[in-house]
Amino acid sequence: LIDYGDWWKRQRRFGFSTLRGFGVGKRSMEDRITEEVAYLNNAIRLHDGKAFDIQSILSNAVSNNISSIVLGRRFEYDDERFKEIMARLAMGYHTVMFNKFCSTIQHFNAISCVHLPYFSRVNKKLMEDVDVTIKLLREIVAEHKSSYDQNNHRDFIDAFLGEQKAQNGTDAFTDKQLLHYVRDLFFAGSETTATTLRWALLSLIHHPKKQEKLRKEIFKFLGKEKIPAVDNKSYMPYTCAFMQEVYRYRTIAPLGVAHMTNEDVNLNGYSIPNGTTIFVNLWAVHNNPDVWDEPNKFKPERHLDDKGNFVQSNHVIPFSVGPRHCLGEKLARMEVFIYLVSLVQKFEFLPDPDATDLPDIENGSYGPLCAPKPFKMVARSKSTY
Ligand code: HEM
Repeated sequence: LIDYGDWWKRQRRFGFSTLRGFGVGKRSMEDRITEEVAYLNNAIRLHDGKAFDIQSILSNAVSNNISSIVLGRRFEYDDERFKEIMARLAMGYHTVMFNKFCSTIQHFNAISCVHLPYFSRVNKKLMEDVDVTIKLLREIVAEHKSSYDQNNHRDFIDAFLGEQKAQNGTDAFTDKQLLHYVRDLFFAGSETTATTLRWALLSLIHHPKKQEKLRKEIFKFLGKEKIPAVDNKSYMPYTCAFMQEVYRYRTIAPLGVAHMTNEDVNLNGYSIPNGTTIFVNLWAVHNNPDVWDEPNKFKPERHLDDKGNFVQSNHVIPFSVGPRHCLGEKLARMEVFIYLVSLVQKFEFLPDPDATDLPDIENGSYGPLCAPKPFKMVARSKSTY
C-alpha cells in the first residue's frame, strides 16, 4: 500500500527485468501465447457448438502464460495441482468480488471489521485459500531448489533464487517474499486479463455487427489460418479501436489499487496529509463526458479518425500511470490482442439460445475487480458456418 522505498524499487526492478528476460515484449512470449491459444481453441471445440461458460478455461489459458514465465512450464487444464491452485485463487477472487460487503472491506482496507462474526468467517476462508496456495507453491519452489542450476535460469523462480544468492539473504529476497511474489503474479496476471477478455466476448455477443466488422478486418490481414502477431496491430485499426473501447467501456480495476501519501501534499488547492489512503478513479477518466461522447455506449468507432486510422488515447489508462503502474501491462496487452484476434478468427460468438435475455453487460461485480456476472454463450467454429 505505502512502499515507494528502496525495498519496493529493488523488487519492481527485478520483476520488470525478469519478465523481460523471459520473453515479455518479445517474439518468444508471443509464441508461448499462440501455443496456449491452440489449447484453448481445442477446449472450446469440445463444447461442440453448445452453450457454455468460458470462464474457467480462459483463466486456465491465461494462467498458463504466467506459469510459463514464473514456473517455466504450462499445465494441462486437468492437472490436479494446477486445478487446486486455480480453484483456490478463484475462490478467494469470487468471495471478494461478488460480495458487496467483502469487496468494500477489502478495498477500503477496513481491517478492523474482520473481527465481526460474518466477516471473520469469510476472512478465515480467504486465509485458508491463501495458505493452501502458498503450500502448493512452496512444493514447487522446493523442486526448483533441488534442481537449481545457476548457469541455466529456467524461469522467474530460478531468477529469484539466483538473486537471493547474489544478495546473500538480504530482507528483499527472502523465501517468504518469493512465495508471495509468485502468488501475486498469478493473481494479478490471470484474472485481470481473463476478465478483460470476458468483457470483450460479451461485447461481441451484444454487438454482432461489430463482431462481423472485426472478423472482416482479421480475415483481410490474416486470412482464416495465419497466426496473429503483435506487429499486425498497425494494419488492424478497427481491432485496436475495439480493444481500446473494451478497456475504456468496462474498466476492470475501476479504482486501481490503494496507494498512500508518504508526505503532506497540496494538489490543485487540496491539502492531503501524509498517510492518507488514495485511490485513482480510473472509471471516471474513462467515463468523463467532457472527453467522451455518450460514454455509456460501446462505440469502437470513436477511436478512429476520419480516414479510419486508429487513435491511441491517453484518456484510456486501464493499467494506470506513474511509478506503480501495472507491472504486467506489456504482457497483458500482448495477450488481449492475440487471444481476441485468434478467437474471433476461429469462432463466431453467439448468445445462449436457451436464455431469454442477453447476458448483462451493464453491471458486473463490485470491488477491486469489475468482472462480468457468469454467463453462457455459443462458440460456433468457423468451419461449421
Ligand atoms: C488487462 C489486464 C490487466 C489490467 C487492466 C491491469 C491493471 C492494473 C492496475 C490498474 C494496477 C494498479 C496500478 C497502480 O496502482 O497504479 C496493476 C498493478 C499490478 N499489475 Fe496489473 N493489470 C493487468 C494484467 C497484469 C498482468 C498480466 C500482470 C502480471 C505480470 C500484472 C501484474 C501487476 C502487478 C505486479 C501490479 C502491482 C505493481 C506495483 O505495485 O508496483 N497485471 N495492474
